[in-house]
Amino acid sequence: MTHEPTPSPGAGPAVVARAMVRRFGATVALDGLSFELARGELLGLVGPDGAGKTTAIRALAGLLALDGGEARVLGADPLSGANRERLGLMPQQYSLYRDLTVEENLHFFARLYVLPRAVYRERKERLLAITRLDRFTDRRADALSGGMYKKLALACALLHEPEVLLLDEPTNGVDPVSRRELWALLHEFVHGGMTVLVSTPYMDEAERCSRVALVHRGRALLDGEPGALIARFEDEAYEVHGGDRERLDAALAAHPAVLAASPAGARLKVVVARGARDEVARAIAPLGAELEPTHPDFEDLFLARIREAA
Ligand SMILES: Nc1ncnc2c1ncn2[C@@H]1O[C@H](COP(=O)(O)OP(=O)(O)OP(=O)(O)O)[C@@H](O)[C@H]1O
Repeated sequence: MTHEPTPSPGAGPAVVARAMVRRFGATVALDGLSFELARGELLGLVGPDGAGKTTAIRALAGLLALDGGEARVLGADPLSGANRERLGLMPQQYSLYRDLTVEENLHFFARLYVLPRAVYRERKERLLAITRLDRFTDRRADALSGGMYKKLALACALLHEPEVLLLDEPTNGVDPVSRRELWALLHEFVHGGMTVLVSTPYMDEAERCSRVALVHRGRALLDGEPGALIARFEDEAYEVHGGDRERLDAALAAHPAVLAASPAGARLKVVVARGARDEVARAIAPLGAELEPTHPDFEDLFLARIREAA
């Protein structure tokens, strides 16, 4: 009888997604998505609704089978269940018991994980403190704000101290202060050695990740450290000053060198193909508008890449 070699606990990447393919009828949710996470790394899967983020996370959590490619978590096929207790999952709709209090929910999950009483007590104290829910232990889950609810869900997903944590859009629908707190928590966990994969539809959150994979239509359009991706951005970003907004929108949408146009406060921000500034400036000058250079951000990068990919 032959045995597959057991991977040593510290060896190899924590998470591997290799050319993952998954279809739902005629819909291709994953179309060759690949990325990897080293141990102790925080990777953001950033992409719009329907990009395939949830499907990728579900495949890595062992909740659905792939039609092609490979998923590995801590060296094992997630479907095998081999590493289930080393994995934490916070799905988009995290099912807490809404009629139970904060403490009762934690207790429920502790029983699910069969945690010894003393271990549970110690972890509960710590998780309540870091999520700052310690003042609300008697509040029912359905009376928590959106941000507090997510933090309780996070605490429940962490009770068994997973080595790898998968979070599906944890900041969706959460106010900006709680969003910042959630990100700070994730960085703390990573600092403590945890591997974290987090999905988000918010482009501005890309900058909070140590690495991001930009997902669009089931594939990664870009993968790298956010600062480096922006630094390598070859197109040019401008603010548009003056002009009538409606006529400008039409002119910019029709111009082949304009890769993206999006509102930036009261103004428009455009991404222009490298070297095409003068050409675009000439096209909008008759409308009384001009271009002023600005710094590209992750949204510019993303919109430009989607346009190129199309
Ligand atoms: N169980 C399913 N049955 C049919 N289609 C599905 C199913 N799950 C996902 N899809 C489709 O697969 C595509 C990718 O969906 P997925 O939920 O992975 O995207 P997402 O990036 O997580 O976006 P969202 O934030 O909207 O969940 C979408 O077109 C979606 O409608």
